[in-house]
Amino acid sequence: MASHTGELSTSQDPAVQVTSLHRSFNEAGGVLNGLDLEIAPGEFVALLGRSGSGKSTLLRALAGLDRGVAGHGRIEVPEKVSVVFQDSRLLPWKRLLDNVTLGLRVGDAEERGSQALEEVGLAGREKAWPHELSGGEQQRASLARSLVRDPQLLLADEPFGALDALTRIRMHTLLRKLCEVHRPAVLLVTHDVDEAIVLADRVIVLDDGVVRHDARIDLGTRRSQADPAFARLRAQLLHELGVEDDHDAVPGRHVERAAS
Ligand SMILES: Nc1ncnc2c1ncn2[C@@H]1O[C@H](COP(=O)(O)OP(=O)(O)OP(=O)(O)O)[C@@H](O)[C@H]1O
Repeated sequence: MASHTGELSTSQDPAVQVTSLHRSFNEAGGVLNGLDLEIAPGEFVALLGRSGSGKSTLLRALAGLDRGVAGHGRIEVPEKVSVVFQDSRLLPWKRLLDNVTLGLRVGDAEERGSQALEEVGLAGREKAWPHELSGGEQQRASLARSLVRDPQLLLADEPFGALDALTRIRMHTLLRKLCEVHRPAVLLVTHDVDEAIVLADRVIVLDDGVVRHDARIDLGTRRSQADPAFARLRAQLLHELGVEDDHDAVPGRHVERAAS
């Protein structure tokens, strides 16, 4: 396979393949330093790494949002890719249904948009303005806008990072349900080790611009933080991130510690 600077090619194969990816923003050094990564069709991968380790840089490269950034390597992604960010990026001057169906060039766009809103728990809110929604509802709408395109790959950059703990738990349940139905490959950037374990089939840890740790999660579908296997995995991942586990820590504390 040939290597080309900044090349982004698409294929019908929904799996992601990244080969020897380099990215740098200045002369000081690379952010991504020959990163290799494969994601199977339908696989849910969580991406952890300390702050500044290049998680967003990788996600933006996969989304084709890093034109002009220096680097080389090969990126293969499926044809249909959707991206969800921490903020919903809904257009404030468009009603919810118009936001969700924006740019969707199919005859039944409205019907699909309404169905997607229903799937995320926003049935009947088609005519609402974004500012009339709570933060959690805006992220639900953002998920609906992604899924209405039936993506083969969903890229999510800390999509629940700005939500309160209870809303985040509800969003986890929703995202898992949506992924079971639509089966996109998912790359989820998160600071939250517990979120990674709850949601993903596989967790990777980025360090020095390469994949430092790559682990499959075999805890079954009902994942409980009370499960000793969950706690062991959390401790291992925190160790990989350079922080030690603290069993007395309150939920959410790991997030801040992992991020620092
Ligand atoms: N547009 C840019 N111009 C210059 N430097 C950048 C740019 N974007 C990112 N960087 C630098 O690249 C490095 C990686 O940034 P990136 O946002 O990918 O990290 P991250 O792992 O997502 O961090 P965080 O967890 O804090 O969001 C950081 O040192 C950052 O300062």
